[in-house]
Parts: sequence; structure tokens; C-alpha cells
Amino acid sequence: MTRPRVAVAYSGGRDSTALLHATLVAAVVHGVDVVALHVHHGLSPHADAWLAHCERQCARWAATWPGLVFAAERLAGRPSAGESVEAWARTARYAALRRMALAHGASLVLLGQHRRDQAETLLLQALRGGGARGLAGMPRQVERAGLVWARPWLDRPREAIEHYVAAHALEHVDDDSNADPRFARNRLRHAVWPKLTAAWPQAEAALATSARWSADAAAVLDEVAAEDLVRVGDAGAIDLARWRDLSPARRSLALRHWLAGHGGVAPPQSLTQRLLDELGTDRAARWPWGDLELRSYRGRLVVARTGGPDASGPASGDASLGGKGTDGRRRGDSRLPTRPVVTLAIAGPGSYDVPIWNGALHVDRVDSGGVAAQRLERLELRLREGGERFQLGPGRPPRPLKKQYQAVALPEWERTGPLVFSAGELVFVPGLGLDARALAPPGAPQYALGWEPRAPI
Ligand SMILES: Nc1ncnc2c1ncn2[C@@H]1O[C@H](COP(=O)(O)OP(=O)(O)OP(=O)(O)O)[C@@H](O)[C@H]1O
Repeated sequence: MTRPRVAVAYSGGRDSTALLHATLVAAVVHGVDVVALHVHHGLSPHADAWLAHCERQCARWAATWPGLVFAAERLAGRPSAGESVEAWARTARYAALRRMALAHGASLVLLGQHRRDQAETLLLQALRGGGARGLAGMPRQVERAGLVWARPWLDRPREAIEHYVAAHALEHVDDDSNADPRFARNRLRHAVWPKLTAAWPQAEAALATSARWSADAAAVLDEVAAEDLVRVGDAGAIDLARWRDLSPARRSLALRHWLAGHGGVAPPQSLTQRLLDELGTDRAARWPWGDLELRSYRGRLVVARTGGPDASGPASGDASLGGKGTDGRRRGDSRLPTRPVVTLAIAGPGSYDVPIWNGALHVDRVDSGGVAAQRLERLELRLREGGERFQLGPGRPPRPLKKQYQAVALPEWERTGPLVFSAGELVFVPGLGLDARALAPPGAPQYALGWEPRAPI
């Protein structure tokens, strides 16, 4: 009978070295085999040395723990010009870890994040304006993509791991990119954290506790919304009379969940607010929402595809329609938008959440290869409509987007996220990077852009 096998995501850094060691010790007791998974991002000049270190370490440990095997994957791709390195590395890393875990018959993957990482995550989410779900930080355990991902040390203070490493004289590598101030987490770690803990020595524990409460709160909110939707739902529609009987906060919650269930993504805050403000009466009305349209008709709120065969409700041009839609166009206009358009004003580096697109736009300061700061003052994020042309590099011809996707062999499922325009010109495409025509001259203040889908794990 084959023994069960657990996977440990092993970067060679301090935390995952300690986690792998502790897992090996525990695995003997439980009769479990271990596979150490290492991802070579190909980003750092030290990546080969880290891989070699991990392989050597595992070979040494396998002498004591024969149930240990080592697996590594070198990432073939690279972040595109102007794409956020952090976001690309994260997405590609989890995909590689998943492939390796499945290939080695492991259904559980352990990750080395600890309490300090969780506290930092909460702070970073708060600084992006996150709600309960964001403030919950990283999940302790989650089932995604056919695997269970667990962070067994999420409640452990960082110092406990340092002690473990010292007590067992464990060798580990140090990732020099952890000092790079272009990454938000590093800025928080180096510029803010020491001052924060000097003033609030309990900050790490307190923030991790807040994350835990937020996770509970987010779970309860999900349950309440589901119950309310059973009560006010009516064959896929919302019965507005019953919905109005809910308290204001539950009205908002039920509406957001109902919308997210239809659109597949969280609705923009502006749309939720408009609906809350305008659904007080049974007047027929409609609100554009990307490819969809919301219609209130005869006391029910329905979602329809614009112009689609399932369209129901009042005819376009209904007399009660007025005011501006979420994208600034007048509602009731027969030329209703068929694509979501989100406008973003970028004031500086950071991560800009775009809930309707279920992700965030990362903006990093760079010295070259970026887009001029002033072009980011008003960005438009849109779906691909066909006919867009993109220039992959300086001196290369602009070509249809589809051709460019094929040129870099970007799989269909990675062609997600919005196209980013400035003053009507295509500036950035997730997976391809910055359009070469948008590149700023060297020396000008400029930024790299990156698109990160909401964390899958
Ligand atoms: N290159 C990699 N290969 C395999 N697993 C990785 C890799 N990078 C990160 N991980 C996993 O993700 C966890 C979090 O990584 P992150 O880089 O955010 O934190 P860290 O504190 O630097 O961790 P570590 O000290 O283990 O490198 C790691 O503990 C490890 O389990």
C-alpha cells in the first residue's frame, strides 16, 4: 500500500526550511512521505544557487528521512515588460506548486507563512481599502484547484520560527529581493513595521487576531447573505418588496452577493450605491453593468444580457430612465454600453483594487521601461472588443492583439483582466505588458503596471 504524501512549498528561505524540517519530524510519527517542492522563478541571479542549495539539503535529509523526495520546476515564462514582477511570480508559483504536487500524488500543500506575514497582509489590505474578506488576510486552510493548501504556522510568531532554526542549526538562503523597496510588503516591513512595533509591541498578535475575527465576520456575512437571498430571491430575481423589508446593511449585503452571483465578480461600489439609492420605488428602471443590464420592473430586479434573448422588462428608452449610468453614460440611451468601463486615477505607486474585474492594478516606480506618470492620471479599464492593436517592443510593428497573444503563447485562460487605456490609446495588457508606444523616455518619471487577479489561494 502506498503511503500518503504531503507536499511542502520549500523556497530554501528561513520559514519554509523550518517548516520542511518540522514536517519531516512529524511525518515519521504519522507514517507519511514528504515531497519538497521548489519553484525556480528565473528572476534572481541567485536562483540557480537556491535551487542547488534546496536539492543538496533534501539529499542530506533524505539520508535521515528516506520518505523525502525533492521536486523543482523552472518557470519558463517571464513577466512581460511593465508587468508587476510580484504578481506574475505569485501566480506562476502557485500554478507550478500545483502541477508538482499533483504529479507527486500529494493532495495537501503546506506553506510557510507565519503570524507576522498575516499581520502584514491585514495592514496591506487595509491600506488598499479592503473589506472583511480582505482584512481576513490569508486563509489558514483552503481547498483550491483540487488541492488543500494549509499554513500550519499562521498563528506562530516569527520569533518562534527563528528559535526553531537556531535550535536545529538549519541552513537557509536569504532572498535579496526581500529588501527591494519597490514591493509594498518590503516597504511596510522595513519603513513601517519597526516603528509600529516600537509604539505597539503587541501589534503582530493584535493584527493577527483582527484577521481571525475578520475571517469569521466574512464567513458570517456569507451565511447571512445566503439566507436573505433565499427569502427575497424569486426565480433568479429579487422581490423588491421583500428586499426592502431587510435592514439597510442586510439590503446592501444581499444585493452585493446577488450581483456577484450573476456577474461572477464583485460589483463596483458605485453601482451598489446607485441601486441602494434608487430601488426605493417600484418605478421601472435599468442600470448598465458591463455585459449585463439590471432591470427593475413590476417589483422585481432582474439581470439581463444587453440585447440578449433573455432580455425582459421595459423597452429601451423607458420614460422613467434618467441620470447617469455607472460609466457616466445616460441610462435609457439605446446605445447602452456592452462592456464594463472602469476609470482609475493613479496618484502614485501602490495597488489599486478593481472589484468589478476581480483583481488589482499594481503600479511600481521604475527608472526605465515604464509609462509616463502623467499618462496614468486617468486610465480606462475595458474588456477586449476586437480590433485592438498592440506593440510588443520598440521598433516592432503594432499587431492585432490576438496575434500578439499567440506570439508569446499566452494561453486563453491567462488572457484575463482588463485592457488599460489612456486618452483612448492602449497602454497595458495583462500577460503582454506595456505597449511599446506608451513607453516613457529614460529619465522621465515613470511607472510599471501589473495586473493581479484576486488571490486564488
Ligand atoms: N520559490 C519558492 N518555491 C517553493 N515555495 C515557495 C517559494 N517561494 C515561496 N514559497 C512558499 O510560500 C511561502 C511564503 O513565501 P514568501 O516568499 O511570501 O515568504 P518568506 O517569509 O520569504 O518565506 P521563506 O522564508 O520560506 O522563503 C514560503 O514559506 C514557501 O512555503
